Amino acid sequence: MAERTWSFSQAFRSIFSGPAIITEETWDDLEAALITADFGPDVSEELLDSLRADVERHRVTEVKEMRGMLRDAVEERLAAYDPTLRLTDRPAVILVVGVNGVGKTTTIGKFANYLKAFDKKIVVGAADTFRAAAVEQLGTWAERAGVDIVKPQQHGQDPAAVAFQTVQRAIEGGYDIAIIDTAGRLQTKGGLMDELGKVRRVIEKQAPVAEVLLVLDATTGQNGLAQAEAFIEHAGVTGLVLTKLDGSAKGGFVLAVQQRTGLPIKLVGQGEGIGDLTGFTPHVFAQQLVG
Ligand SMILES: Nc1nc2c(ncn2[C@@H]2O[C@H](COP(=O)(O)OP(=O)(O)OP(=O)(O)O)[C@@H](O)[C@H]2O)c(=O)[nH]1
Repeated sequence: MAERTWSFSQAFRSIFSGPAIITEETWDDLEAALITADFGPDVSEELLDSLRADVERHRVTEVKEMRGMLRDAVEERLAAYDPTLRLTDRPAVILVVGVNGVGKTTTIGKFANYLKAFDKKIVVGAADTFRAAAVEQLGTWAERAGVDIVKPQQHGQDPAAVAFQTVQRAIEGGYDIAIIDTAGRLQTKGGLMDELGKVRRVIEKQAPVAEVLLVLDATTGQNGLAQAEAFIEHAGVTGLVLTKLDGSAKGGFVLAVQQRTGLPIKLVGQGEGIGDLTGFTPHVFAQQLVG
């Protein structure tokens, strides 16, 4: 498997290529590597403590064996959250939210394309009516993915109206999934939540909201999470999408973000191409991360 830039194995490899036997230095290097990979101080400490305890209990002396134990520990923690997307409603309405520039529109394009492979009939809604370019951008992605789109009838139309029309189209046209893009501008908490609340209420007149996906940019790590706090507190988020993992050495953020928010990661974006989005599989991710 190709080496990922976010992979922690780079940092771990220098430990691994050193002495084969665990020394105090191994632990110091491991701690530094965990912090570099943005596992965050809390998760790093927990991982180190439990790993140390396991290493002592099983009288492990080899770095190689310790690496396997670390991989298992990371996988176990990643798997504590259920990454399954709830798409059984017909239509399954998905709201995509997040601060600006994190990759919402791109994610919707990639996600629509991904779902098409499962023979789903999909419509996307351009409820980011604030930025004209955002509507065009979603239009381009919809075309690429070969899915239908509902656009605002005029510039600056109420986002809730576009969301309503999207769901209406989904119901009347027998679509499986409606994915709705929302504005990403940083607003006061009140304004943002009023707008999202209205979008939600209007949708729910016709169909339940199946998923509210919060998109987070992995390159901003813990900072980005602070910016997104209002969404987590008030928007009824059901899952996270991590984007730009290709441009980040911070793969450890994946674990930190789940533990800090208590929310599962459901999708992972690793590039700007239409195929660069995958579901989240703890086993595979732990393997790629730790090596
Ligand atoms: N490398 C990389 N770039 C990405 C990824 N996802 C999105 N991008 C890029 O990030 C930039 C912003 O993406 P958008 O989809 O426009 O972000 P947005 O959240 O919809 O932005 P607003 O509508 O302004 O809130 C674009 O240049 C994308 O190509 C990813 O997984 N990897």
